[in-house]
Amino acid sequence: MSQAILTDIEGTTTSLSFVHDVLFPYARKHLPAFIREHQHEAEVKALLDDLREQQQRYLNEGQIIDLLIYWVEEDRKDTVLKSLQGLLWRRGYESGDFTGHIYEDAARRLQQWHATGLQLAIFSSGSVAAQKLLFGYSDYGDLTPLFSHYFDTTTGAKREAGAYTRIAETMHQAPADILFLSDVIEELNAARAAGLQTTQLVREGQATGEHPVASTFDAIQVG
Ligand SMILES: CSCCC(=O)C(=O)COP(=O)(O)O
Ligand SMILES: [Mg+2]
Repeated sequence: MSQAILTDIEGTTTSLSFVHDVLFPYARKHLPAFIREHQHEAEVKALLDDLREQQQRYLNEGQIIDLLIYWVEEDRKDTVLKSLQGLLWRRGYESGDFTGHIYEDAARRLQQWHATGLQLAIFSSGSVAAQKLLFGYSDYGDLTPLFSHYFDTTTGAKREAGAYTRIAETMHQAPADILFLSDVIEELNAARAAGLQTTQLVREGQATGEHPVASTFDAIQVG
């Protein structure tokens, strides 16, 4: 019997197009000015130092901006990029440039599950800060009180079983008591390898047949 639901964001609670047509273009547009203005502030400086260390070479301001924009365009799930995006998007949400897209069925079912006592958590490549912004400024208002935990790639890669084992430990749940929802088969395979239950959301894609399938949150069997 599931005690907890762990959900992906992009392609699961939220449309691919919101991420690719709203968030990523916003990041691309505002990244250069953001880096120029904030590169010497502690939080941003620490991230840029991590980036230089990761690249094993000194990168000047222009090289950093070019590299990050290239990564935005190729949707690189890099922890430094994702952390910077989280900082960047704050301004967009706070100024009302956009709200976080959540499918109506996802918002409604998450609220129902929470009301019945299921523990809810997020696992996304987007940084924890970005996750809290998306649900905090969502189309359905502030949904952050629904979630007990938020996990990003600092916990581990979404396609590796170890991340799901660590998440279950942190949530104080047996892996078998957690239902993981995602649109990406490699993520579902990794979660299943760690012992979690799985359901694939197929809102805009093709089901593979390897996991239970749901086209909306209304079709998810919590058992
Ligand atoms: C929650 S931040 C916006 C989405 C994002 O940047 C991203 O990489 C989404 O990845 P996911 O693991 O949720 O598919
Ligand atoms: Mg996804």
